[in-house]
Amino acid sequence: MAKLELIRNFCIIAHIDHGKSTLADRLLELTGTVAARDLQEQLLDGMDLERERGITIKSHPVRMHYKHEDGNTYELNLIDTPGHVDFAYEVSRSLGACEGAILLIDATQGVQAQTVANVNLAIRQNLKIIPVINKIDLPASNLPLCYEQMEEILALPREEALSVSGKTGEGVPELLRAVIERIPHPVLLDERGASALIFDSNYDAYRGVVNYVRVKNGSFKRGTKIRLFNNGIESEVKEVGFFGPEMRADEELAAGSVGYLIPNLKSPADTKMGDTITDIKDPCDKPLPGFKEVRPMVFSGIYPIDTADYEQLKASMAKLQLNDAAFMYQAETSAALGFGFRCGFLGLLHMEIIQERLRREYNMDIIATYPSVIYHVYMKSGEMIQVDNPVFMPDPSGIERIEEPIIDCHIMIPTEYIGDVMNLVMSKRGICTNTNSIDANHVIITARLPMHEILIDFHDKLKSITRGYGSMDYEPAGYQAGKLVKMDILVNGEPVDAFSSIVHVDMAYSRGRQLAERLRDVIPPQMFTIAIQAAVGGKVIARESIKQLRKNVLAKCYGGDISRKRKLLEKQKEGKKRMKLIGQVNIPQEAFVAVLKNSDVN
Ligand SMILES: Nc1nc2c(ncn2[C@@H]2O[C@H](COP(=O)(O)OP(=O)(O)OP(=O)(O)O)[C@@H](O)[C@H]2O)c(=O)[nH]1
Repeated sequence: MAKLELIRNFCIIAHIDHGKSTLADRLLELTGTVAARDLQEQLLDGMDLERERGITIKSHPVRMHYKHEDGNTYELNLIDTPGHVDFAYEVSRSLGACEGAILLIDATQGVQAQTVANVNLAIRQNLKIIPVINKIDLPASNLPLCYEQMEEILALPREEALSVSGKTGEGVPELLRAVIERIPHPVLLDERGASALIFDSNYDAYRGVVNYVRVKNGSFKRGTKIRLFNNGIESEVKEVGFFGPEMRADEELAAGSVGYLIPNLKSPADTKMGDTITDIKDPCDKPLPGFKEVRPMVFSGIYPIDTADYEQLKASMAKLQLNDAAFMYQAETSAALGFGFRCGFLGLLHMEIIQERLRREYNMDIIATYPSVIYHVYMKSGEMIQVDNPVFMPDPSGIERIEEPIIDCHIMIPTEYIGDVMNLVMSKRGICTNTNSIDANHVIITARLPMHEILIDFHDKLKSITRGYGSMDYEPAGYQAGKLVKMDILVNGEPVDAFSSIVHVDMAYSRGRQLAERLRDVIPPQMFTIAIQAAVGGKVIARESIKQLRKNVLAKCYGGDISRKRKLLEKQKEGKKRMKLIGQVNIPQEAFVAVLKNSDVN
């Protein structure tokens, strides 16, 4: 049999928590890729952050070898993908490297919002879908409901469904067989010339830029002279190989395969996800169909706590961006925070993850500002200004109108929660445009909401209202005018630009009061009394004050234990380092986070 016929490239797609990583573990075990004793739980979730949160953030390719009943050994390239709405772009990129997809549905939850979104992505890429009902070991599993939803919502025939338990391994051998039998093997392109699609990249401290590629035509070896289509940069291949699951160098990476390629590039910025790599000696004429450019929707400033870390933060961001195409950054300055970066993210979870990664993987001590969407500000002069940072909101006297981004949100919930969810949507300035029953007990509510309103806690609220059974997905739906104003926060009479936000007029009072109260609680008493004020257009709408106090950390230290005293003083010094001196007031890092969290009113 030809080599290509012995290859299967596939991914696992599912709603969050439906068990992709657990199933991937079973596949690794069953194919002997990783011995059971070496198998840490959710092996492919390599980042600490992923293990801790129990979610997959990055796609992870891995190559397995499997001996089928027909006597042949197949090369299976599996790409594990994340499920959260913010990471849909990771999913679509991974799909471009595959011919098939295992679609997992949790037997106790049924079809959820992301299941639908992922199936649509897979269909658009012409992938063969194998529907798989997972977690059948659980007593609460409801197979008849899953079959019905599969047919009704996804239009997939129930006869095609397999049922498995990623936990016990039941049904997994049958699934491997189905992968071989149902997913088509890769085929060569009609076009001439070698081509490989970059579907992901990473920056390795020792080897530099590592591109994750799917070779479509031709082959790549060490020493192959290559060209990147996007920017024409030429380079030489330093190493090729595959993930088993750790990086293993190989002789060549041939058409049909998934693996990694290390080009001899200095800067992480030289490669771009979705780009095509070709062989200079055997060039292809045109690039492979790339990926839809992802555009960030949420913006926030990220600043080093210590200004001396600016250059290091910049270098860390460049590396992080290589690994995460949807993350954007550019330099900016803030009166309160100094030199830093304006960063763009796909959503709030994406933002949190990037901030955490900067802190943990790159050891950066950072402060992030209140997130914002991009506003279109139409001036009386006829000009339109895009504002992604409240600080740059022009003077209200020159503004004709402000438009904000709107999203169409699809919310899937058990019928009993319709009323509560509609109330939630209305409290966020949204309108429900449609309600569709999908079976006796479930509906999909379609709602139109300002993007800004779902930024902070909409998803959390939806989850708590529906006891975890609600799920949502959204897409941008253009812009709409709104009565929006800039709200400033003044600490000790000075506006702190990092706390500014753009709010709807009707919510300004409650939000201003809430912010002032929260800041009062997190900013420690200082040598003098401090006023905290919220103001709109120069008018103060809320005020709180922090009473003067001198914190004597040694007060509790009786006797003369000098080492204990020193420890306390050092601790206090550490505490100081984590503060930002604004005007004459030390504001702790927590204050910047506090203004973000649990905004009940907004
Ligand atoms: N009982 C049971 N639990 C399972 C099974 N598969 C996964 N789980 C559990 O379900 C939870 C989610 O599993 P993961 O494998 O992390 O899910 P995931 O789809 O990879 O999650 P994301 O990557 O964050 O989208 C974990 O607590 C697993 O232990 C199964 O077959 N049976």
